[in-house]
Amino acid sequence: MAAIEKVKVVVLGDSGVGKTSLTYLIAHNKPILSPGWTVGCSVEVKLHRYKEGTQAQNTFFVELWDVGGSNGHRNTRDVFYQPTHGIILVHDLTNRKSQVNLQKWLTEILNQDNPNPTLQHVDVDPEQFLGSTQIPILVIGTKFDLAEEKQRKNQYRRLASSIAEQCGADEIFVNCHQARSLAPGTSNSVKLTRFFDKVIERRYYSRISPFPDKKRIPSYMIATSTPLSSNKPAQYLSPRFYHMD
Ligand SMILES: Nc1nc2c(ncn2[C@@H]2O[C@H](COP(=O)(O)OP(=O)(O)OP(=O)(O)O)[C@@H](O)[C@H]2O)c(=O)[nH]1
Repeated sequence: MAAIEKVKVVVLGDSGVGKTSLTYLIAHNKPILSPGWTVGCSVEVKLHRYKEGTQAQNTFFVELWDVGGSNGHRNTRDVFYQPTHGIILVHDLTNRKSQVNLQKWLTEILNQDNPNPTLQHVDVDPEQFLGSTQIPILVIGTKFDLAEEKQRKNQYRRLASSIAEQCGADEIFVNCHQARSLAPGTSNSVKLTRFFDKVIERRYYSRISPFPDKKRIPSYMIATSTPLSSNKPAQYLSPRFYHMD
């Protein structure tokens, strides 16, 4: 049996927006009971059927790299960014600042190889970013359950983020505590599937390579009981990664 190919999607956003809850929901189709604070990075793996139902149908592993959002780890995070085949930008729908900060997250991942650290603080034009890398992006707003409540009280006029608009990216809103947020057949699930298909297409069926595989993560930073290149079905993988400071 041929080895199953994989793509790597980096999940970015402020600390506490729900990245761990979201990646768990995507990978296991059920909510996580008590997400821990992510130190460094943790990885979930999802088995994805590319272009399901068509002649081009194929199976891929999608690695979801949930990168801890705390400011304290900013200087060491770039080791998790290479290679990157797709980006999920996560914001908390009850926290407007987390939406504004998505621009900074894009800047951080784009400037990872910048030799001049002062440029780390220059904002990135999302359109230029997309034009130069062709890397697929999906924007996800979490805590929709809480936001709906606030909306009812007219505390929010608009939930959609401007960065999704600027990037021409799809955006979905989820309640990470509810499996039906991403249930098959929903528009959220359709957009997520379309995003994964796009990531795989760019990685394996296009000549454009978003990021070359330049940096390797030193093995001392990784603890996992099953190698990610394993052929085992996703449920048998034990893909938790930890960054040892
Ligand atoms: N009500 C509600 N709570 C949520 C939702 N998503 C996440 N949470 C809660 O928000 C808190 C933070 O969630 P995490 O998934 O740990 O957030 P994170 O972005 O991974 O945080 P870091 O590890 O610090 O980067 C937890 O208490 C979650 O249960 C949601 O959709 N609705």
